[in-house]
Amino acid sequence: MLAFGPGITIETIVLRNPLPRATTALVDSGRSAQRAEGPAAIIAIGTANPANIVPQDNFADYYFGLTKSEHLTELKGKMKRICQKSGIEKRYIHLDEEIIHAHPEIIDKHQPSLETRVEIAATEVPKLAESAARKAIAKWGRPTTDITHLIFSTYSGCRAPSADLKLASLLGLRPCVSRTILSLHGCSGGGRALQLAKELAENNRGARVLIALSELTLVCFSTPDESKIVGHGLFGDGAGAIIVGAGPFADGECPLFEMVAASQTTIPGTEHALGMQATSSGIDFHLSIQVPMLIKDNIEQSLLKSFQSVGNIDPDWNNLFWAVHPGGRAILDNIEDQLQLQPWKLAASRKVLREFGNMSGATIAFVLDELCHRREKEEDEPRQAEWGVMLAFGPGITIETIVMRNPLARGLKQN
Ligand SMILES: CC(C)(COP(=O)(O)OP(=O)(O)OC[C@H]1O[C@@H](n2cnc3c(N)ncnc32)[C@H](O)[C@@H]1OP(=O)(O)O)[C@@H](O)C(=O)NCCC(=O)NCCSC(=O)CC(=O)O
Repeated sequence: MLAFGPGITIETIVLRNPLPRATTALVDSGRSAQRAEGPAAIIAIGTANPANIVPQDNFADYYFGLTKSEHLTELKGKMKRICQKSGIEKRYIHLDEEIIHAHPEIIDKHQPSLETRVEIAATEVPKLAESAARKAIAKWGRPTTDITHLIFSTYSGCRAPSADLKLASLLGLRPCVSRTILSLHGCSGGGRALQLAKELAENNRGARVLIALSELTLVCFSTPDESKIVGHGLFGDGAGAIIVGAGPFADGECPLFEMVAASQTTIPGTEHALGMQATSSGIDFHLSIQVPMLIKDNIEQSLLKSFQSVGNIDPDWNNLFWAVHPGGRAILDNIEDQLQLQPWKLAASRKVLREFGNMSGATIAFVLDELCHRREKEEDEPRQAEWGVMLAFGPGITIETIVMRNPLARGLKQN
């Protein structure tokens, strides 16, 4: 099969008509030779942020000043209350006064600005991803040309060829690298990309998948509006890159997290609770006030289902390590409360929220990286767990779950 797309990309599949039986054995043996050994693992992680830092206690002044909206005093008061309760200390935001000065349409909701935003994002989103990817590749220690697959997730993707091709060219990946772009998965984009990478790595012996997650709020930045005030108070910019592969591992490759089982669940009837949509003035988003409660009410059931597929693990939630997408302080509080987690279990998620805010799909890379730092510093010793779970939430409401194992904790006693 041959198909052609933007890039110009050529997709090729060697097909076989299954009816003539003569070659079945040959195909079967070829297929088993294609499979990797053991579950896929995260081998290296890199992160990056834009240079512009905005302290959260200053954000209401910064945002209402930038959007020339100082007269909206009630809304500014609400933004201050949200910022105080957000659990965030600072965020990194690419958009600044200079960009607004050059493109005033960004803060004029009566003028179209989607094109401007897409144009800026087309350069900046892959560029930020490149910084994160170079760090991940350096930690991995193998040449860039050993990357076989690229998965790029962003909510800024509105054109083709897209950020995946641009990143491949910035990094000098081979033209035969198999690229996938995930658009508008929002905060679950990182979880979805990890699940796809797991499938690719386990079914293609020797595959090394580069995941790039790059989010800039520029595409959804807007003047103050009651319905979007929470999003503006929480979202920040950042990029994460994760290299995934399965055994056999090369010398020097060190699996950090094995991805043992992966699943996706949608909370029924919540399509309108969380969403994004392209409009002439950028990507519009909607966050219902119900989101933390909806996640709380459904999380345990969803986790139990994911753990059933693994079998013989004791899902005592306090025996696990946790990599939870910090969508907001209330979401972490609700999960901690519902699962009766010890306070340090979500420490990595809370630290990332505090230092960077919610960077949508990229955030989970920061949380996994923070867990690695804590392990190295043995901050949680003797609390290090062998088994753990990654959780990410996005439009749907979708819950992405990966049951993980710390291969380095073999033999460590669980708490
Ligand atoms: C925003 C918060 C920090 C506020 O903290 P508290 O709830 O403890 O405090 P609070 O109840 O006093 O709320 C402060 C003010 O915020 C308002 N408020 C809270 N949530 C709101 C929402 N979703 N929309 C509009 N207003 C909201 C309250 O009414 C209140 O207004 P007033 O003071 O006027 O009475 C928290 O609620 C939180 O973390 N919410 C989760 C946010 C969320 O949904 N994140 C998911 C992002 S999306 C994601 O991660 C996935 C994706 O993008 O795909």
